[in-house]
Amino acid sequence: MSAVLKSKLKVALIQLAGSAPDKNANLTRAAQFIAKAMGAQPDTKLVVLPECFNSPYAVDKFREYAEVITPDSPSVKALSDIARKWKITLVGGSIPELEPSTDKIYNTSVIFNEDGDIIGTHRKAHLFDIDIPNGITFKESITLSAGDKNTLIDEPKVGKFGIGICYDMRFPELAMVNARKGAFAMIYPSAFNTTTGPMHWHLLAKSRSIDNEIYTILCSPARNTAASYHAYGHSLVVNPRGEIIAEAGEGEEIIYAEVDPELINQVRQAIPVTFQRRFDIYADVSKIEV
Ligand SMILES: O=C(O)CCC(=O)C(=O)O
Repeated sequence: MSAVLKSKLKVALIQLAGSAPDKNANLTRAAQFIAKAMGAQPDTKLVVLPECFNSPYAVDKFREYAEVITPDSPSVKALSDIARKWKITLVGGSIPELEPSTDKIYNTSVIFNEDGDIIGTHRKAHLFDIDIPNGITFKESITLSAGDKNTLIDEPKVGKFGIGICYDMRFPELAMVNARKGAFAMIYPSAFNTTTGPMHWHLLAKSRSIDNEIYTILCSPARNTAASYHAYGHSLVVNPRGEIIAEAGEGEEIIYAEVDPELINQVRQAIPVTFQRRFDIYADVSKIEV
């Protein structure tokens, strides 16, 4: 099984300020930052935004900011225009989504091709419900519902990549399934916090890379200490060998990296765990139809 990525790929991660209340201003800011990224690295083909990049990350705000995902909804239209303008594949971070048929709210990533068409959506599958004494308590499930699928995007210009959102990265199965189906990377729009970020952010990204010999791409909001939720920042790209090849600080920043399919092959040849699986003693979860 080889990862489906034909040539080297330039990526940019946009670590925008988190949790600002003005949705339109956040969308404008995303457009400005992506313009800046394209000016700095014009051959960028893949751009990633953070989790909840245009709304506060707060359970009591998700419904207020939620949109039905249609080509005309404000965030979808703005992101589609950006992707078309710059001819990029755009992982549009995530936004609160309203599903009108059930009145449920999801934390959803919408992914666009270079024509601005939606090529996939991922609803956060594992909700962030945790309680760390003297650390952080958060319960997304108070207002959010969980998505019910794994998401593998197959974009001919870019290749195959998997999408998860933040807490999803703690569940290695999504990455495992997508890697075995040919993904060259897992991309997680994320918003870790100042308690679990220092504990696990880098370790999780490296683990997903090493387990699967793929790239792992995490895009966080910048830290905003005026907001109720303090994002960790540190947007990150980890290569298939488990090395950090790009990392942001805590403030607003764009980071750039180059993804190289040859490195995936080299790492898999050198440490061939990808081909040494023992599916006679445990299941190949990528073969399970759901
Ligand atoms: O897993 C964690 O520690 C943080 C997860 C998170 O912040 C999220 O899912 O939004």
